[in-house]
Amino acid sequence: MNIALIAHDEKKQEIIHFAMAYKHILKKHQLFATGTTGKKISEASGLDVFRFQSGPVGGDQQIGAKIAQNEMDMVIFFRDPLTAQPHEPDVSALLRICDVHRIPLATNLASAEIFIRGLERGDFEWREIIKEKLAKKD
Ligand SMILES: O=C(CO)COP(=O)(O)O
Repeated sequence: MNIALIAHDEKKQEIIHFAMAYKHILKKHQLFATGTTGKKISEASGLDVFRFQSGPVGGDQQIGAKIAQNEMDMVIFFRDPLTAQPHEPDVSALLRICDVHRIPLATNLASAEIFIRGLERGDFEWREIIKEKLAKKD
């Protein structure tokens, strides 16, 4: 599964701890992230993470494009709801495109924990079926 990991600055420590705690599960998947989040996660955990641009300069949009192309299976985005973001339109667009394509989206630690356990149990395997179906349509 292709999984996007993103965190606003105030949530970076939280996503690092999350990635380290669930490294044994995450390492079985292809990980993607916005620039700074990806750098910090891979430095702290040793996980292999493909890094897009930093969020404020286009990383959120790059991840959104992967979703539009049906190439992202899950988004874990630890948002900071208490700080204004200069790229708020990009953040909203990313959340919206997840809903458009019914991509599982966790926006805080509590829901991300449920996602990761579901991932381990195979609860998201339906994504593979959908991907195959859409690939055949093309
Ligand atoms: O701003 C972000 C998401 O909106 C995250 O970007 P960085 O991971 O580059 O800090």
